[in-house]
Amino acid sequence: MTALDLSALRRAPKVLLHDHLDGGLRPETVLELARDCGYDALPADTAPALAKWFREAADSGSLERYLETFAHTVAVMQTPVGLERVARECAEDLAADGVVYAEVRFAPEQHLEEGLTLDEVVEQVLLGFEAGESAAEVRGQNIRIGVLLTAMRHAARSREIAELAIRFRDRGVVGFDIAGAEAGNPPSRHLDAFEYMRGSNAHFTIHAGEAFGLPSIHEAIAFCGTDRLGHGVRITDDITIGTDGVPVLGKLANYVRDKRIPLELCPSSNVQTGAVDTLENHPFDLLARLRFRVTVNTDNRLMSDTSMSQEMLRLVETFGYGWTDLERYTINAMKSAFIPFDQRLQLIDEVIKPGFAVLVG
Ligand SMILES: O=c1[nH]cnc2c1ncn2[C@H]1C[C@H](O)[C@@H](CO)O1
Ligand SMILES: [Zn+2]
Repeated sequence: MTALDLSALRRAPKVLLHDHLDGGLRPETVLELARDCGYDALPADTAPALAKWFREAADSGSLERYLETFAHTVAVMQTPVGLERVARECAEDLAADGVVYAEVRFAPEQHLEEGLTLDEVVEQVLLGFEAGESAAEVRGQNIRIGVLLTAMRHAARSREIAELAIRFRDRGVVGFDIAGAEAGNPPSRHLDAFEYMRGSNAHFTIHAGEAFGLPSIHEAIAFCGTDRLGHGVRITDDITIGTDGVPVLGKLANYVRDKRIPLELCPSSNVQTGAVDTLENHPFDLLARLRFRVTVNTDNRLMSDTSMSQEMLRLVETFGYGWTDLERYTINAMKSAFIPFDQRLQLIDEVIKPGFAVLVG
């Protein structure tokens, strides 16, 4: 059995379903792109200082304030060159960390300030991912990236973005999502978009149960028909611990578990936005023990100063997980991906299981 440390974790084949493109830039890249495009509102002028600023500003205990930090990353992702570079580096960074399959999301409507069209924005990002996948392959690091197009839940372009996702479905876009401030913007505001996706036999996930509780999760599932829950961590509001210490599930929690609805849990991000108070109190472990379909995710690597390997390490240190636990969460994620079933199976059988077998020894 290989010792479970960061370097071994980096060698494990990992699957990432919830990662924001505009939340994963390298600090140096933010600085360089800002210089190139004349953006002069960055809060720091060296890479270490900027990295520290993002982490501390995101550590706000509120989703709304956490989201304010994205103004600086989105500002430098307005040109073809900027979008391509950020996507390329994202693929390379994930591959270097041992991620073998990732679904990366971003909101095209936030990248139109310099006159690009929605289609051009998506094209540039896809070009960047392709270039990053090829560069990683040359280094012997194979990664496949599927793109999720996000609509901002406070805005009114979700139907348009869903149509954009379908237009690019055979060119690397594998699904749709809504994100942004959850309170006051329930998923049912965007029913039209979700109906369009369902009518097209296409997949989507919804950020729900992060800054708002059970009503948001209920709407996402019962009214919108979501395939997965972005975070969904507040499902624990529907789980009570009886006097005998045995957890009792309410109707909604039972439904989520029965239907094997995947939870895209993002431990560090959940602590930063105040969805949970500490990692020790994160319900990841409770949900995993109750056999919900839990997955481990980064959400925003820049804001949380994290990686897939680091998120896993934090869970190992907090809850004492071993390789077989991590393999189970990884297979959970691969089963829940939006690519076709046969391709998921192939990655499980040919990449994930053999990769973990080496580590388990
Ligand atoms: O955790 C999140 N919850 C809600 N919205 C989020 C989260 N992380 C990032 N976003 C927003 C900010 C980004 O600009 C947008 C698209 O990636 O999605
Ligand atoms: Zn997110």
